[in-house]
Amino acid sequence: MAEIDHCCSTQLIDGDGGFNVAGLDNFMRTTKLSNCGLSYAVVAIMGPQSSGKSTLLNHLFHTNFREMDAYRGRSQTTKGIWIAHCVGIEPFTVAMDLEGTDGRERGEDDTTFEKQSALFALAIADIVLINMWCHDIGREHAANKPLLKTVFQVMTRLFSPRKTTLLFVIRDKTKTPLEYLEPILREDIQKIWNAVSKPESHKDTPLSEFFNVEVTALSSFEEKEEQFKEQVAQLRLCFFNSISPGGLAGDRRGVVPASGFSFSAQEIWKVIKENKDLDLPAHKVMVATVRCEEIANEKLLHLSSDEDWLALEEAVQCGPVSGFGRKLSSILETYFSEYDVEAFYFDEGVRNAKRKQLESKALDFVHPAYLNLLGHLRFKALEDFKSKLEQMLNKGEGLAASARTCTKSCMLEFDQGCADATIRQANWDASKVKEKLRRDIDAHTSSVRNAKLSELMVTYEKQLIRSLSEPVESLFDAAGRDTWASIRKLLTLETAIAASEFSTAISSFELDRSTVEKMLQDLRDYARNVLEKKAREEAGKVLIRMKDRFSAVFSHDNDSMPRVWTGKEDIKTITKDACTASLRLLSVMVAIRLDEKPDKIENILFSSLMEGSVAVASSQDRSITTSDPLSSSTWKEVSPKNTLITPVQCKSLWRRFKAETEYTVTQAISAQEAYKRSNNWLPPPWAIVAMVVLGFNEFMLLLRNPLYLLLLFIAYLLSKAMWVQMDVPGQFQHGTLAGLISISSRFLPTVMNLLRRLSEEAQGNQTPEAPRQQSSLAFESFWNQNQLNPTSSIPESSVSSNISASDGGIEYSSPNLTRRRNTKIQEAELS
Ligand SMILES: Nc1nc2c(ncn2[C@@H]2O[C@H](COP(=O)(O)OP(=O)(O)OP(=O)(O)O)[C@@H](O)[C@H]2O)c(=O)[nH]1
Repeated sequence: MAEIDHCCSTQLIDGDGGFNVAGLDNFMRTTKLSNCGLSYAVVAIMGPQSSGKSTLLNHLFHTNFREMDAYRGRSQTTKGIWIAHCVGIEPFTVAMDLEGTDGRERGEDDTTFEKQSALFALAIADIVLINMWCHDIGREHAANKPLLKTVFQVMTRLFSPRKTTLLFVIRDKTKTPLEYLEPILREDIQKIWNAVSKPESHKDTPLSEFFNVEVTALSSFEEKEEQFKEQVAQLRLCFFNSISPGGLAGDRRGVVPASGFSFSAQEIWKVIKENKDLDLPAHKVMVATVRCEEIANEKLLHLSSDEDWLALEEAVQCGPVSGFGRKLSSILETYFSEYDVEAFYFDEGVRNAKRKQLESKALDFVHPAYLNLLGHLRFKALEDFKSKLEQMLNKGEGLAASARTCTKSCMLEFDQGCADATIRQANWDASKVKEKLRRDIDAHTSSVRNAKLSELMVTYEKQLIRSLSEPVESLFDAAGRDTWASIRKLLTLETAIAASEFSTAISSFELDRSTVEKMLQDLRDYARNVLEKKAREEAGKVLIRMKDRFSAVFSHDNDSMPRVWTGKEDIKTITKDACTASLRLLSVMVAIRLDEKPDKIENILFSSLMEGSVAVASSQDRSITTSDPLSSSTWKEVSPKNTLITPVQCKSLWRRFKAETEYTVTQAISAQEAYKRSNNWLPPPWAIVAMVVLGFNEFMLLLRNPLYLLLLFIAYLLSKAMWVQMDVPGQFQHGTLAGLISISSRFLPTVMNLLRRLSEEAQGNQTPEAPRQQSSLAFESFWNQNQLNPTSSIPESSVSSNISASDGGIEYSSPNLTRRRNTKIQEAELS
């Protein structure tokens, strides 16, 4: 178990070779040796056992190494190796007291520890005091000779000379002056050096290359204590500034910085114990490596718990931090500087390499905070871009120009933020984040642009629907030969208008030519689709349209007046015309003809179906020939895409059309026959012949009697007057029953009116009020007649038809009856 003298000295290595790590660490800590850098010196002393080594060190350095009690006999006092801080000497000096050589305690053959401790002292110490008795100088079998041999032999195992100062302290000096003793001693030393077997590389290397040899002599401590103390005090002065040039250890080499002393000593002892050669340069590098790494790790540890850093890291979690780069640089610089100070004395190569590692690790450690900050900057810049762009767009500025302006300002803002976040110690690259920001800005611009373009597109699509749908419907209503030409014209015109307006509207988007072309093409395609869709929709209503067309042609004359079936009309021709018109409408509706390709659909339809239409009038069906061109499901010249009604569907439609219009034709034929019957008021010829044969006698009687003839004439005149007055043919125009009712209601007023007029004419004394009264009566008669009409079974059209008044033939119609009645009164008054 290693001993620790808490007063002054510490056992570094015990007698069994155990290294007192804790003791050394405690020594380093309490004496603050670690802070000394290279400003420290190690002085070791070796020599025979009980030769006064400890006594000398204690007087020389004011240490407290254990000394032998002279009154108890000469025995081993110091076991192993001890160290102590030399009080009052600058620079910091460590005294190392080694176990004495030649000790009887270990026996003559056990020199292992002796060699190990000698090698350790040479590797660690800058100055080695070699304690020797004065009377041993020049003696062949002096006690110090084996010791020197050992020293010189192990020296070669250190690989390179350290220029250790060997200070020979001659104890118990005699009256012989030192001037005489020293050459003899040096000669002895040289002899020993020459005798020592050396490696090939140092065969001819002089002793001076390895050691500075100094000699001093002291009086006996026991016999001339005062002189001894004085001489020691003088010698003590040599240890002040010992490491400065010219000092005792001014030439020393391969010094390990103080902070690495503990580790270095441990490693050296370990190597020595393992009986390996000591490669001091490599050892120095190794110590530097370990120590620099330790220092760097210590700095990293302190950085991670640095209050300023923790505050900065916390702040950056929440948002951008102004002056981030400056603050972080300062924090890092503190620890890097500390490293530089502490690692300053270690091997430069190692130090720099470890410094780089420290920087790299420290930067890696703080980099997430930097990235976090960049993330905040990017987010902020993007949000600013969005709001600024929206504001500019709300002011009515163009998208492309606005996006450019906003991008520029936001990128500048981001760049400034990045510059503020940059630290001196690193060349961090924000370009990826900047690229991401740029991509985000572009994506947002693109999404806004797409939304705006979609809005515009929808607007113009609606405009196209508005401008195409109703006109196209109207054109299909009046379907004829020019329908598709008109539709094409309409499509071209409206598409051109929409495309032109759309081009103007999107000019502020600054789209490339191909995109604009594509959008315009989309708009054109949309217009075409609208038309095609409308055409399909209208094609679905083709049967209704055909029937309407048929009805329009069939029920109206050339002046578009409703047709009255009087029997003079050629129903067959009219039916054919109506069917032709309907078929033409069908031929228009069967295909989309937006590409102006001629086709023969109309001819096919007419040649295949028109004979069938005539058959409607004649109520005859013709069988379909086997080479029927309408038995196909496609038109020859029309693609399926443009087909609205297939040939087969045409045939089916035509069949339904015929069936559904047949009733109309039949009705017309019936109406015509009824009209003929109602107008044929003469009795049948056989009745006339019978009347002539049977009434011949009465007829002759009438002819012979002029009075009967006169009465007959008067009756004829009255009948004729009544016929004209009551407009008998007109009343029967709407059917027999209606005619009879109308005539019966008008008969009595007409007779009364006629009789009154005749009597007035006979009297010949008309009053001035007479014309007015006549007009009034005539109007009342007319009014009474018209009041009956709305309740009669006469169709609505007849209500609005012209009505001849008895007093002047002025036209009236029931919707404006009241107004016209007033007009009538005024006109009658005027007349
Ligand atoms: N003759 C003589 N004796 C001395 C001198 N200095 C010390 N001594 C005596 O030598 C004895 C041993 O002294 P230490 O200082 O313990 O010797 P040491 O070499 O440290 O002994 P170890 O540590 O056991 O090797 C003591 O009794 C001292 O009084 C000296 O200068 N001359």
